[in-house]
Amino acid sequence: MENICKSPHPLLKMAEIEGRGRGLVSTQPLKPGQVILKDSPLLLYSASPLVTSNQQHKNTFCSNCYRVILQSPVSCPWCTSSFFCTSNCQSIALSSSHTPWICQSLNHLRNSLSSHNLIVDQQIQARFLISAYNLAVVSPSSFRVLLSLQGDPSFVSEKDVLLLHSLVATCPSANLGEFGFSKELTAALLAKDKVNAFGLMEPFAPDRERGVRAYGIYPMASFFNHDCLPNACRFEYVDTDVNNRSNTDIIVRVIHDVPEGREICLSYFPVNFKYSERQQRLKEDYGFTCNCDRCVVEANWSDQEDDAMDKDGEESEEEEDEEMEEDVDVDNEVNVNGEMEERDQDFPHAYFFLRYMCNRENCWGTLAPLPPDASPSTVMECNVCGNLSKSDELMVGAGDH
Ligand SMILES: C[S@@+](CC[C@H](N)C(=O)[O-])C[C@H]1O[C@@H](n2cnc3c(N)ncnc32)[C@H](O)[C@@H]1O
Repeated sequence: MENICKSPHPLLKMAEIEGRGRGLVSTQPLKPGQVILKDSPLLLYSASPLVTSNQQHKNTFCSNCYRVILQSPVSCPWCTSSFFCTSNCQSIALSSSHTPWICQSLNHLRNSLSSHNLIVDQQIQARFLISAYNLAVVSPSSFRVLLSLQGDPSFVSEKDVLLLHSLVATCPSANLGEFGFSKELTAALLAKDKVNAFGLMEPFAPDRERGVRAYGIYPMASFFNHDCLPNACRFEYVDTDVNNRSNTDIIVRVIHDVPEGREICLSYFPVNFKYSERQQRLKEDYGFTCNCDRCVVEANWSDQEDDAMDKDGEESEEEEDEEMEEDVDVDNEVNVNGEMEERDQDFPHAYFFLRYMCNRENCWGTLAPLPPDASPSTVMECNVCGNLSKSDELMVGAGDH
């Protein structure tokens, strides 16, 4: 790891990592649960299609902070599609994320969509483009940061670029400032969105699939590379008022002890995905083949072994019985800091699943200890369902099922 670029946060430094581009590396030893980053979005856009038959869905969230609106909404002065939770949110949005140009453009797209036949994903990409071109005008410095993020235009389908660019070109003309409006810029923006956007998820509910409420581009979190056994995970607190933090901020905490100089990685999707699904997702959505420790082990598994670890992260009973013995060994090899010793590397995920994967039904979140005080917390928090559990209770529970 060389070529340190700049420090995005005191606990992290950016480094060029062989085969991965830029990444974030710890500047000092990190404690389990330690907060290493709080990041606010450069740009946010709704994950709802432009045209939806579900009127309720359309009106439920504030178009500025994406909180669910519980009281009478404050309307947009110009359109009937955007609402705000307070007049303060309305006032912020009218000069940033819901300017007159955005409002007119989204209305124009809604009215012309029938002639373009866009699928839902393309409608959401159109929303992104409108927000990104607006950012170029309202905050050129933020737009420059967006342009500095990774994203190879050749990774986006030429057909999508042409379709979306021609669609945005029909929007009311805008003062696009120093960056202009071109097919090349549209392709570059779509590429940045593809590999850097984080989904701001709906709060967990056990009885329904968890949807994406909005997408955000986060200037610092965009530098975390992926690992299928991550050493950090991201928390969002959508619709909660914990410490008055912004509804759309993301917080990254380390899962276990991390020594100085170690790369910090997130998993770009739930850790229970099996090998073939992970590789396919990473290739198609992010353009790389993962060679992390877990993938190196699982690449040698037979199809049956891979299938045995099904999408739910649950193993067949037979497999589970065999592994209970191995789990005991693995557990014995964990050092006092909760780190795995070298010997575990041939089966690293068994320990990870036991200790750091939520065992609540249909959750599959990752657990990290609460932020440490003088010493590490023994309370683990799930980054999907928010469940809090004592770490030793969790070990018993996970081993039991
Ligand atoms: C969100 S960006 C991460 C930061 C990026 N490396 C950079 O230089 O700005 C995602 C991109 O990083 C690269 N990447 C992330 N994790 C990787 C990994 N484990 N192996 C190889 N490339 C990776 C891929 O190009 C991916 O599309």
